[in-house]
Amino acid sequence: MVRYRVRGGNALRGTAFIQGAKNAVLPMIGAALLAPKGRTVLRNVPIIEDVRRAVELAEAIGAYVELHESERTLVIDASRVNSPVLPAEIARRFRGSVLFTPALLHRLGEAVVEGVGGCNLGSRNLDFHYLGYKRLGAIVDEGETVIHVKASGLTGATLYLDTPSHTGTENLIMAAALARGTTVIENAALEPEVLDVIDMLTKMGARISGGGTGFITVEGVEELHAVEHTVMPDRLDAGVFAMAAALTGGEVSLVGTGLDLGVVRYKLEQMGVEFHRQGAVLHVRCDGPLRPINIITDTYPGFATDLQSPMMTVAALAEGTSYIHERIFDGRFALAGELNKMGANVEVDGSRAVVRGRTPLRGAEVTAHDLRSGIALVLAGLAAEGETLIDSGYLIDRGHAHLAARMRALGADITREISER
Ligand SMILES: CC(=O)N[C@H]1[C@@H](OP(=O)(O)OP(=O)(O)OC[C@H]2O[C@@H](n3ccc(=O)[nH]c3=O)[C@H](O)[C@@H]2O)O[C@H](CO)[C@@H](O)[C@@H]1O
Ligand SMILES: C=C(OP(=O)(O)O)C(=O)O
Repeated sequence: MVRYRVRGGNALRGTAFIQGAKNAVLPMIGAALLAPKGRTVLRNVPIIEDVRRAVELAEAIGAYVELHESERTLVIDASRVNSPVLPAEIARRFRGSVLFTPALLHRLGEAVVEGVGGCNLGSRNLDFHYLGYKRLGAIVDEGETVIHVKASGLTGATLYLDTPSHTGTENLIMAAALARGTTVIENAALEPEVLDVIDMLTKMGARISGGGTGFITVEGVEELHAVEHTVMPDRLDAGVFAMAAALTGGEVSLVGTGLDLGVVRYKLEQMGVEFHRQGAVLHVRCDGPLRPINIITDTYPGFATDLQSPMMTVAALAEGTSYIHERIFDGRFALAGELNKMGANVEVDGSRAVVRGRTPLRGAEVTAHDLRSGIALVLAGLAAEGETLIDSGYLIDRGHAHLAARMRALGADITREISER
């Protein structure tokens, strides 16, 4: 068991190195498996548990993978992919496992999905993925626990997503990339990570247009080839470090190429946090009291649901009442109870939360219910009086690389411990 121990009170100061994006690297590993020969090289890979699981899963289906941790580089040779089974014991540990299906369909004509994991956030349906595969000509047999998808070649079609699913869009683009003819995906996701995946697929030889417009057209090609690609920076990791600077009254320079925090920056600015860009470096500082805020989560370019929990912690430290409306997931407020144990005053009513600040936070033993509630509790610990112990640290490690070391470099008192239980 991994847990984090945080002693609050230190203002964070210095330079934070932002990792590569979890939600871009996972579909890119799935994309690398589409190339039947050669070696794909991915750079700026975050060394997180989800990447380790993706490596294990790729190896389980026959790929050869090298993870060079200190170089943050992955080398993937998918020429020997030979098993269509995504085994439950690996696939159920992360959401990104769902992104292996298109490669298996194209390379082996079938995929056996024994389970898909990911954060526990309420309903997390996959119907758009499977309905999309069916429209492209696949046969989908949805058993109680195992899903079997078969296809002897896919054919382009017009697909419509009821909501712009992030991994759904990525999967259907990958499925369409090697299908016969043209596929149109309407109401496609606009997230920057999706665009980065489209960039990589385009380098591989895919013909994709309309990325970022919501209407994506894919002209199927015969084959895709192995390429080198650098993963974009993780805007969620960057947002967390900006918030850590803000709620400790510190000053941090965020280093990560082309970083754009979008609406998160504007919301933090409304709260009194100052941002200043100097070329590729974004400086964040806060030395006054934080003002309350209203946020409504939405798909890009709206406020990212993955930063809703960390923002709840910031709101608990603001002078006044903040309002949060969660519109993407129906079970993403598990943090509230844990924050309240630390002295916060958060009231949840369905998809809305009211955060009454500022209440002094005090250290406590708290539970991370998912990745983002985990990192939100680390943030709370940084601002709390005394010591905070956060279990299970594995969930935090799913998405943040070398978190304790990176925060200690900024002056935080935080350790990552392996406990017996
Ligand atoms: C690995 C990865 O990239 N994970 C991200 C991805 O998850 P993920 O791709 O799973 O999230 P989606 O965008 O698919 O899901 C958003 C919402 O749409 C619903 N839905 C989705 C697909 C579907 O077939 N049917 C359906 O009803 C879900 O139940 C959920 O309520 O986007 C989420 C929303 O930005 C982020 O929180 C996750 O960090
Ligand atoms: C919900 C998240 O991840 P996943 O989709 O991988 O569970 C997240 O990153 O906050």
